[in-house]
Amino acid sequence: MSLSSIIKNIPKAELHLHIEGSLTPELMWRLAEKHSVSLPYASVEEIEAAYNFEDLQSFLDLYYAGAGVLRDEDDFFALMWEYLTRCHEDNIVHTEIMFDPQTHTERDIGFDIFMPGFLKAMEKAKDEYGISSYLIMSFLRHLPEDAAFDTLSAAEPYYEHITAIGLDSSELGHPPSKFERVFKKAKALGFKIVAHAGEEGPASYIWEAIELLDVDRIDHGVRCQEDEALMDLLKERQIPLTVCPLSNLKLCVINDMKDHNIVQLLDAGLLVTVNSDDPTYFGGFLNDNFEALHQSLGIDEKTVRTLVANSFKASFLPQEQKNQLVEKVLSA
Ligand code: HPA
Ligand SMILES: [Zn+2]
Repeated sequence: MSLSSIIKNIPKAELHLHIEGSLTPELMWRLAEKHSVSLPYASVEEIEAAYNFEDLQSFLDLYYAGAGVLRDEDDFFALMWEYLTRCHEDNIVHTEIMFDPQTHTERDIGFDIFMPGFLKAMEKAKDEYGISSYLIMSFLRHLPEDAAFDTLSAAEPYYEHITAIGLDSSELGHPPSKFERVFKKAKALGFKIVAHAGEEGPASYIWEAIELLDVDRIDHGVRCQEDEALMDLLKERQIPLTVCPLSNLKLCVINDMKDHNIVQLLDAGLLVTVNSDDPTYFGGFLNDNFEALHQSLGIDEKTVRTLVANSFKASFLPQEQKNQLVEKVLSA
């Protein structure tokens, strides 16, 4: 079997995916028409052509604008259902999905609109595709910590449906320390914790995420290599990194996929996983990310299996289920 077929057919997990970043230009167009929202584009092709980013901020400006077409429960259902249908086609059997409530509550669209839409699609995917999915509620770090506290309170009726709390948006100038108190509360409430750190920000932000937020995983984390002591800690504690290769390329964290350090991180003994981040904005879903690593870095079947096994190891699934899935991937 070719490596492309192995990549496609192997059952895998995705751990770093922003649901608002899976909005296709076609759905954006359809919802803009439905709600008479004016977009600064004349066609679906023009939307796609606009996806030329210089850095994280230039992407986020478009990403938040694009999310403006999501207005009612059916829209959030359609968004989630399209992503989970793609998971089914790509053999993603488990996914841990981030959503940004503040992107919607700032537009007066509340939890009672987006949560039922998300949850209905997730239940349908469990029934029809056998896909399990968890939700990670992420705070926007460019907003104040008080706003994160308000978001945590507003989510209370839905706590049973949320597995983890995360931190995303503009990294530079907004270190994890800004959110130490709200994450302490989230931890006390029993949530798992993740945070974007070391994507554009320095290694010190990864230290802060570990020491101040007590994270279970680091999202991105590719700049950890700048600090040897940090590399030692990540290895010793096997703190997972959810790496997103096409995202790093598109946001100019790297200049060429051949320069990506994912294989070096893996060889250094870190628990590294592959993820798509914002697939419709960055030019590829999960299997495309594996394919890009194969094309540019020459990763082989053994490395693909290790990375996929890591996706289950680093997940928040129950331990016994993780063990079974890891065994299945490595023994084939
Ligand atoms: O890659 C990302 N980094 C930070 N915030 C984000 N929000 C969506 N995607 C990202
Ligand atoms: Zn991300």
